[in-house]
Amino acid sequence: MTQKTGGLLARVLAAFPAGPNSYPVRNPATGSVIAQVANVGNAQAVTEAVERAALVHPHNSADRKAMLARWYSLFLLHIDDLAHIATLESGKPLAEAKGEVQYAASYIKYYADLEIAGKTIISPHSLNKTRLWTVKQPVGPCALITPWNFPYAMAVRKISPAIAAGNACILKPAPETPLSAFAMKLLANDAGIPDDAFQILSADRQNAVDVVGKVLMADTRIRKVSFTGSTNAGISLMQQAATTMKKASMELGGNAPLIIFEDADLNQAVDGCMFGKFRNAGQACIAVNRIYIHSKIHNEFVSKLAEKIKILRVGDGLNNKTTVGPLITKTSVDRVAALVSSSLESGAQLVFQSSLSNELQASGGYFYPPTLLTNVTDDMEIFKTEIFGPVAAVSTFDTEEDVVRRANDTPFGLAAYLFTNDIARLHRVAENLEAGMVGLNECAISAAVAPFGGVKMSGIGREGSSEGIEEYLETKYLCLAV
Ligand SMILES: NC(=O)c1ccc[n+]([C@@H]2O[C@H](COP(=O)([O-])OP(=O)(O)OC[C@H]3O[C@@H](n4cnc5c(N)ncnc54)[C@H](O)[C@@H]3O)[C@@H](O)[C@H]2O)c1
Ligand SMILES: O=C[C@H](O)CS(=O)(=O)O
Repeated sequence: MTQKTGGLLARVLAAFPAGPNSYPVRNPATGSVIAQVANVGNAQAVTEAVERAALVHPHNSADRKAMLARWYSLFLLHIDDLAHIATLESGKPLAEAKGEVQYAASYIKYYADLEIAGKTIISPHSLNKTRLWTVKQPVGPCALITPWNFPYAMAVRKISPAIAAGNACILKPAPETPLSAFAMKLLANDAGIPDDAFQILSADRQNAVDVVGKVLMADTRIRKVSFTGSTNAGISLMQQAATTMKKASMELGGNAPLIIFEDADLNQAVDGCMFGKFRNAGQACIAVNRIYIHSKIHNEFVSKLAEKIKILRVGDGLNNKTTVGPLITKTSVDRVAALVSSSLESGAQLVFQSSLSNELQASGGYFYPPTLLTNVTDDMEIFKTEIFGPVAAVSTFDTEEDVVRRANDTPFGLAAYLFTNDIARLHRVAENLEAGMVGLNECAISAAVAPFGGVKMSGIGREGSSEGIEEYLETKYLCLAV
């Protein structure tokens, strides 16, 4: 066991030296380099990791549960250090980083406790002198590829079911947030999870694609790929994984509509919108992207929303007054700024935009001010793409039929949200929305016990809940003559 507070980052830097080939990890709140980390750039290193993973003994289920239970305890014991590391490299406010550590830990606990079992099957007449049943077996070594927006939670909701199911895994964390991954691995090893059962290959953007991704996808010993990130990257990984017929889970981009009907509790809807839109500065795959508000309540909603946006505090996530941190990169800031500019040029109205202090402007950080746009139309780019930034974009509607059609008029189908007090409408619209998850009078929907995932171009498979472990298991059918 390591000590309770302090020193985890120092341990990480000592345990994972950059070596001769390295790349810099930056603090998005200042643009300055936090650390140099290993940049895996040769195929041999990836193949060696696969060899080690392929030789890992799965242990028995009770041992795996005990390791996960210890990892869970260590996560919570080190919550302050883990949160600090995530804030340093992802920019999110410390309070949100702590929330993420708790959320990530809840997946470890869930999968430590989950029982894995096959089933017995009643023999049909055609096989009447038999006994039939299934057993669940580990799928085999897993390649896990994760984004920077929730560096712990997105990784842990893959690693913990993979290990609970008896697999070894190789994590390729986002180039922007490898330190969180290394910190998790240190604690996993402290908890008894063998070094080779959870390996990490860190790489810059280019090597991630050209070396790590390519070699992992081409290796027949890797039997499973689980990816969270953009839809384009997911398509490329699916195509590569097909050549070695890997089992694949893809948690991809979204374009979540938030529909607020005229009978909704407006204060509840505004609070839901604030959480769904501004959590992690809008950088969540289930972030509210298109706000559809009934025209009768538009003005009241917009003025209430503007009041809440005005009190957001933009800043360095390490400052405990900050509620909106920086975006992950300068490229992200430029992308969000371009979306807002093109919306305004096409007729959207700027209702409110926070101003960034001189200090923040001079900080070198990647800040974008919280912004509220109205008069947004479906043909604008901002409604067609993931904003991934702190911009609330509002449109109006008049009929249920029209708004459901518009909400579904996207290639994506991850999350959707609706607010209404009409119970029949609530059921009807929830069933008609093309999404893997629907929040009803609620925008905080993520939990380890719930199956997370999308339809259409938002992906394949589910994470969390009992569905989540099936992604890491094979079902073997047994037929015994009696
Ligand atoms: N669904 C999500 O949670 C999520 C997360 C991050 C980004 N995004 C979306 O993607 C946009 C771009 O962000 P990004 O560039 O960080 O996302 P990305 O999809 O390019 O990268 C996410 C992760 O996948 C890795 N990756 C990408 N292509 C790969 C390949 N061919 N082989 C191996 N690894 C590969 C990256 O190194 C990173 O670890 C964002 O603006 C946002 O719209 C969505
Ligand atoms: O970005 C992906 C998910 O939205 C993160 S969470 O599971 O909702 O926290």
